[in-house]
Amino acid sequence: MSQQPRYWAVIPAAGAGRRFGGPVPKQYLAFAGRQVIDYSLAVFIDHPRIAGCVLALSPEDEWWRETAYAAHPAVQRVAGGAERSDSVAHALEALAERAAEDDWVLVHDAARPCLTRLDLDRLLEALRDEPVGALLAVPLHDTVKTAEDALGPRVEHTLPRQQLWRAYTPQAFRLGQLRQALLQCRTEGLAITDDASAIEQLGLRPLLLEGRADNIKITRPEDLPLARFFLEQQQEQQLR
Ligand SMILES: Nc1ccn([C@@H]2O[C@H](COP(=O)(O)OP(=O)(O)OP(=O)(O)O)[C@@H](O)[C@H]2O)c(=O)n1
Ligand SMILES: C[C@](O)(CO)[C@H](O)COP(=O)(O)O
Repeated sequence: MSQQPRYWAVIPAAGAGRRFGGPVPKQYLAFAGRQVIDYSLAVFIDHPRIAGCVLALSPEDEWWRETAYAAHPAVQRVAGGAERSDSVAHALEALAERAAEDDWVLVHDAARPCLTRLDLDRLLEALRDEPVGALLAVPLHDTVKTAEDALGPRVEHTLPRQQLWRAYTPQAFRLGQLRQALLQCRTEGLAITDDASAIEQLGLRPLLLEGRADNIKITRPEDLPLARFFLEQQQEQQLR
């Protein structure tokens, strides 16, 4: 009888946080008594169905050793790459040495510290009978315009909002398939900003699983106090 697939977390944390600014990458900023990265990791490390975590860090990273999980046995570290997709690919190569091709990999940004246990449980449940893979996402509630660069920021089109979702993380796919998809994108010189895009290039359609809108990515300075507020709300509602 084939072995049940295991579930692994891959945490890309090798970014420089240029849009945020400052000397310290945003994943290492003080956050609710710990650091941003500690919360992004904890939800996986504390989950009984997550077999382990692979963390992609910048080769110049000088902050990781000061974090709460620096010596945690469940966290394997690899060197990140120039782009987020390279960091994920490096983590998958390391994971392939101890995981099965059909194991599930949940890729989650270190810059998203507000993922709740409930949303992670829902994603794991959705994977039970899922043939392709799934990502947490939120339907868009703003109207979206496109603009032709040549015309400057003037409206070109308004997109039909009913079809638009904000892709979040975790994004969950089979280890073997995601490795193959990322390699194909790299070979074709295709720049991608999330893991689902690589799977889509294989002609597959991942499941969009509606999650909490407060699972935000800390990208710009104004995101940090917002994320702190969301975390406090989650703690008050005992969602963590
Ligand atoms: N070469 C990279 C770039 C990004 N990331 C990670 O991917 C996640 C999402 O990326 P983003 O929010 O863009 O982070 P940064 O690249 O640090 O931000 P910026 O683009 O503003 O520099 C973050 O956890 C970041 O650390 C990574 O592991 N390797
Ligand atoms: C993966 C992601 O968080 C999904 O929304 C997003 O694409 C990351 O983009 P970034 O520019 O690397 O932050």
